Amino acid sequence: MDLRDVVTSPGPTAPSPVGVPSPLPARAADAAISLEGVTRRQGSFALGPLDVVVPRGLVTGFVGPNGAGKTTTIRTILGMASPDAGVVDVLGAPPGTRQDRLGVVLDTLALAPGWTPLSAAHVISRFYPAWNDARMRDLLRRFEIPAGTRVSDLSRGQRVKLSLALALAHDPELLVLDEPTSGLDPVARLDVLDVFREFMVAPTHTVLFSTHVLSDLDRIADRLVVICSGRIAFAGTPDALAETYAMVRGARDDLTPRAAASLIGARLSPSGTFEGLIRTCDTALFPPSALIESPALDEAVAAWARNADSPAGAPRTAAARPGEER
Ligand SMILES: Nc1ncnc2c1ncn2[C@@H]1O[C@H](COP(=O)(O)OP(=O)(O)OP(=O)(O)O)[C@@H](O)[C@H]1O
Repeated sequence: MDLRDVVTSPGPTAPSPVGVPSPLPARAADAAISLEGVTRRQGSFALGPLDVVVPRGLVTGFVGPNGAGKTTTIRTILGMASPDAGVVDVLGAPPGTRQDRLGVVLDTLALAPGWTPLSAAHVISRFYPAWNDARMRDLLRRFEIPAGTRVSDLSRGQRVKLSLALALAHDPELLVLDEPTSGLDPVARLDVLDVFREFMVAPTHTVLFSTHVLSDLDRIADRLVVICSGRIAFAGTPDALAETYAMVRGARDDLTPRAAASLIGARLSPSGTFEGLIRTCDTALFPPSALIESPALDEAVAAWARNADSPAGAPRTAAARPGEER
């Protein structure tokens, strides 16, 4: 049995798990994960070409609308989906070869429903030389997971927390998490974020996590990677996002053709107003009457998503223009 069969295969009754290319620097020595020119087609969906660097020692939040390609990218990083082209590097090796140094939580629970948290820990511990039973029991206590209850009888939130405990008990170097806080109540979510913070005390530890809970990103993400329609729309720090982009709102009649052309994901209202994302360097194209503000992340993601879904296709952004990748 392969470790990935244990941590990724669904139990008998579990559901099946299912821009512009950013000219990032060559694989950075301090990258925990790098993707270069990665593409993958599945059905009508095309991922990439993706160029993504997840720097070591930082928390990177991976966001984008439903169906944007987050899970597909994560599965590619984990070696569960093969790219059609490109190179994926995880902790200096091809995907799937450093599993003992990775902690993984996927968006579907991969444990047999008849297992208990303790029996799941027993099975999974065999794959990890560094497994720490005391740490596992501590996490179960901390997350208030009943250790002897069958997985099928745990609540959704308890199952998510169990997955996290199992991912952390061998003290991995790299955590890759697909929506780790989904299904958690606010208190449990903050508990989980605290555990991430503790994990990040070690300077070599790295977290990549996808989420739709944007407030989690405000709390712990050092960097953001935004994906829309299979392409990277933005990669950089939250500060870089605020410095590089702005939301603009105003009267449609005041829009010059150049100003209109600078809008990313413009939305026009029947009452004659517009809003859209712009690059801050285009601010002067708009009249003083326009309201120009720092973008909230959800507004920016929505604008990139509208832009990606527009007939022009890929996100019109130069998120990773040289000098912006910070
Ligand atoms: N096995 C498959 N065969 C064909 N298409 C697939 C397959 N798996 C996923 N897709 C499609 O690939 C696209 C990307 O899916 P993915 O799960 O990566 O998105 P996501 O960003 O994780 O979405 P969500 O936020 O809803 O979880 C979707 O359009 C999805 O329908």
